[in-house]
Amino acid sequence: MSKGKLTIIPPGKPLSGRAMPPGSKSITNRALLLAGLAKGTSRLTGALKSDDTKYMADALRAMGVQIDEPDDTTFVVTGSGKLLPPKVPLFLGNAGTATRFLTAAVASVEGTVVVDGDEHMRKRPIGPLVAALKSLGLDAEAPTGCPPVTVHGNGHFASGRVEIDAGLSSQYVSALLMAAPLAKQGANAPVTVALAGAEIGARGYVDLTLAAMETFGAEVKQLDAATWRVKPTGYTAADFVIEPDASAATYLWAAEVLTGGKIDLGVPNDAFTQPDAKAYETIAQFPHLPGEIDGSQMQDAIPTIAVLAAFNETPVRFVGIANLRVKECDRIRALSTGLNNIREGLAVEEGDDLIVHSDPDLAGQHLPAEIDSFADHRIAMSFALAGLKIDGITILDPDCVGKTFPAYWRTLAALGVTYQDKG
Ligand SMILES: O=C(O)C1=C[C@@H](OP(=O)(O)O)[C@@H](O)[C@H](O)C1
Ligand SMILES: C=C(OP(=O)(O)O)C(=O)O
Repeated sequence: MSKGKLTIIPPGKPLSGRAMPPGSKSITNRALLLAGLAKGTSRLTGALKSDDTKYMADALRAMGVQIDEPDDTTFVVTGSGKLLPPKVPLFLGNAGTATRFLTAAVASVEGTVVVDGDEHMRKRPIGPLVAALKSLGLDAEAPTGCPPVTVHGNGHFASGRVEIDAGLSSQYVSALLMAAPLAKQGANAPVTVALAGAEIGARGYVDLTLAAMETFGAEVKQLDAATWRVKPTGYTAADFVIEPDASAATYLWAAEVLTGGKIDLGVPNDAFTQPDAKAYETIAQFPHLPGEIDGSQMQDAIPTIAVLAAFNETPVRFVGIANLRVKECDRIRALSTGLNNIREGLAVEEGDDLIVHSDPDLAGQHLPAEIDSFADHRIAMSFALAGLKIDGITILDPDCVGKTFPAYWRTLAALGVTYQDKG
């Protein structure tokens, strides 16, 4: 059942002004983990405080890491260089990063750790990561192929070569890479992480992982496009400035082009290192978006662009998005459902492609539609964009934006958007 509703009143004017996206979820959860694994005190500034980062921080606290929060965007993390076994299962909500990254990292704990999530996370695949851990001789099991995962650790990650099929999620690769420096120091072999296929979607997230690891003292050598060798150095505490969230920025970029406004994000568009920053070039082409958009390297931006595409001059086919079906919800289905709810025939699924049959005349119409968020922050935030131009768009469960952008509704309000709160 949905919790609450929010109806967006089209502002009827360009949205302009200053609106900062919060800190990057992906980078915050990497930095929290690596700081928690390091010996000493790390100061993470510009961080995201949201459901996903709270789950990561609380899990680390449960394993003996001290984490102080002196203000709304800072974590001060003090680790002992070793995670301790938690007294209870780690509950990570629907935070994919926290769940996947911790599943590999807790193999370095001496004792048993259960990694679990909510009913949505319990449907998101983790089998390939668990199989990779087992292939290294680690003791891990996930009977359903999804969380909960039970890991019995012996105090160190394992050395050797591990192959990982990252077709369903690049997070498996990031998880193995970040756990690799926790192999036994002085062990003969380093850890070699190799992709089972040559290419993965969202490769940019692996680059974020490597950059964060280097900041915390890891030594990684890329052997070829699909293989990395990681030394068993452990991690060293570091101070880390976290950049704003590029996926969150996509809503503001889209709001800008959709309303013809000028929104100052407080950060230049080319200053992001996250993969979703690529979406800017695409969004900037509105209302002449390309006829085919490959989402494989900017997956979290696809809901934003798909809703924008409804107002484009010409139809758009989204390809390379199959793994959107195993995100917080089946995003291909959620997008087609929501768009067709606004007007029947607006979207069609063809296999794992999504075709949006654009209609610039949607703008200015009164088309009452209740949009099911499917408990997915990106579905709620994307369909809010439709409400900037169409009268009658109601978002169900608007609080689900708390996963990565708790101030989303306030941020739009500060730009002049108003709502009718239906409780
Ligand atoms: O590594 C990361 O920080 C992320 C990787 C992507 O997921 P997948 O690798 O599961 O596609 C992305 O969708 C997610 O929001 C964040
Ligand atoms: C897919 C997402 O999150 P995660 O996999 O980290 O839960 C997202 O934020 O869009």
